[in-house]
Amino acid sequence: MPKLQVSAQDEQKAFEAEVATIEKQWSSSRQSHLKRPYDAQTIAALRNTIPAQSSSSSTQAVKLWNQLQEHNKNGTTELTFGTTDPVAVSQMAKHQQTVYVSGALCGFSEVAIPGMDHADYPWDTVPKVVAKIFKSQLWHDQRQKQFRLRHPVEERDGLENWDYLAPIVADGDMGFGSLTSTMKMAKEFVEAGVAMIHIDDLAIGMKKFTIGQGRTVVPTSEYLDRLTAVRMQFDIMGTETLLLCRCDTDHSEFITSVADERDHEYVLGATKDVEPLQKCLAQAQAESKDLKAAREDWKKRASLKTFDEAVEAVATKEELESYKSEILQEKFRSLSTRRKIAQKIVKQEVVFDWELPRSSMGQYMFKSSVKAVVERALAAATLGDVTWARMDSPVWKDIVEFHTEIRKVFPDRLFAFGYTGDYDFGKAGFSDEQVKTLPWDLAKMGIVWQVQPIWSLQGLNLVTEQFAKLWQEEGIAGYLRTVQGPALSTKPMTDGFEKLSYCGGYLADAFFETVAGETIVEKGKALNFQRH
Ligand SMILES: C[C@](O)(C(=O)O)[C@H](CC(=O)O)C(=O)O
Repeated sequence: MPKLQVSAQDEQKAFEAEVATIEKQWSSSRQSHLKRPYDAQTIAALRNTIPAQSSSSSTQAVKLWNQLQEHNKNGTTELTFGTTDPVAVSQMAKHQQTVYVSGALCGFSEVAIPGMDHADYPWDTVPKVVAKIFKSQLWHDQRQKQFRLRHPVEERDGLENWDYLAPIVADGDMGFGSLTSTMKMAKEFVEAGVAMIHIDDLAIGMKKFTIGQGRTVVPTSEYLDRLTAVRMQFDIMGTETLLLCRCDTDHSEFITSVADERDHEYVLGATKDVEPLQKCLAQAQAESKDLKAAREDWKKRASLKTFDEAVEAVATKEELESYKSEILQEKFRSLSTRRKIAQKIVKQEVVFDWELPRSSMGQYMFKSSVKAVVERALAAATLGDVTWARMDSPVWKDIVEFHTEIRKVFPDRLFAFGYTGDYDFGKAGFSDEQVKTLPWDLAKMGIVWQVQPIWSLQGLNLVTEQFAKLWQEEGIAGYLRTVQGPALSTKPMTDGFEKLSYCGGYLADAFFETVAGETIVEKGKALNFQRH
């Protein structure tokens, strides 16, 4: 293999030029809000000698960034929904600015073995779907442009001119493994042309929240490491790709470890002298008792509390006040510091053991709150561009509190919001009137990107089921009446196989004509375009 024909001096010059380019990009209006724990030199040394394949992703990211900034300025919002289908995406482009590729949907429709949204599909599943969708967007963009340019300028205003290149936002879940697999996933997303990905703080292999089996988050430090790994990969590629910091701490019940003292305030411990939960469950199992009931009974006997609640339960009013004021002198206090402060101030012994409630997989029990979510989101903010505090069900008071608290620190923060799963707004106390104006009320808080992630599941299933029934009952007559008829009579005609521009017939012709040496611009008149 030949050696690179570059002298060490030229290599150093190129390196320094790269460093200067990186520093310029980092100080641009698009990126100046970001803070990295590494410097430009480190990144420059991690780059390839030729540019990374990131230009499509960068272009789409800048487009999305500008769209979101514009919404933020105007108090408006982008409303999108999730799909994995390029055909659906081509129609979405007519009414919305972005497209969402949902992990949950990919797990149902894009894998060899489908399953519930446990993020247990191969790590490159979603990037591959993004690649498929982006390529389809490029194809629509190409065939529309070519079709327009076959027409004289004066005729083009009457022709379709959709922005098919709607930036794609995609689900990166928790990064699928170690930091290096998170980086590989981020790389695949960028090469696929994604505009923004979201990364969350859920524990790998423990994503069971959708069916209410208890959500497990990782320590704050691990969440930040994931985001940093993605940011680093983006920087290595020199891409503008946006990072959406999703936080799933709301209503989480477990945390994998207590390695980070920022989480200690929220970890639950037994405040009574009880046997470990696992021992209790093993015994219940041996005696063929109901494990769920045994667990609930243990929780009651253990009188689970956070350490501060345990202090509150035994301290006098004065003791509690001085305990709280000393705790508040620093932002984060570890459990051992809390214990020391309590020992000094509170006469009664504070019984608290967070080992006793640990699960069979070692998780600690966690008591979430809006404050806990705010702290995580604030810690993550400068690594990413947009924030999303995912909720299982919508709680208006919490939504307002979360976004208000973040904006106190980052007044221009952009937010995302997911109308996750099957939100029951009525049950959550929303009036019909509130639901009607919800997207635009959320927009006023800076929630500039809103998504119904699983439309394909509920929406397409509904339409398909209805049509399947009709098809059996009425056959082709039902199809003509409910599908083909309306599709052909809509002005402009709804896209379908008959519409040659949409199907790429003219584009294919253009390829043939070009190979044959023909000029293909402004030839519209020569062809039969009346169908459009
Ligand atoms: C957005 C989401 O990650 C998805 O995979 O689409 C899910 C969707 C859902 O559960 O409805 C989510 O975690 O919100």
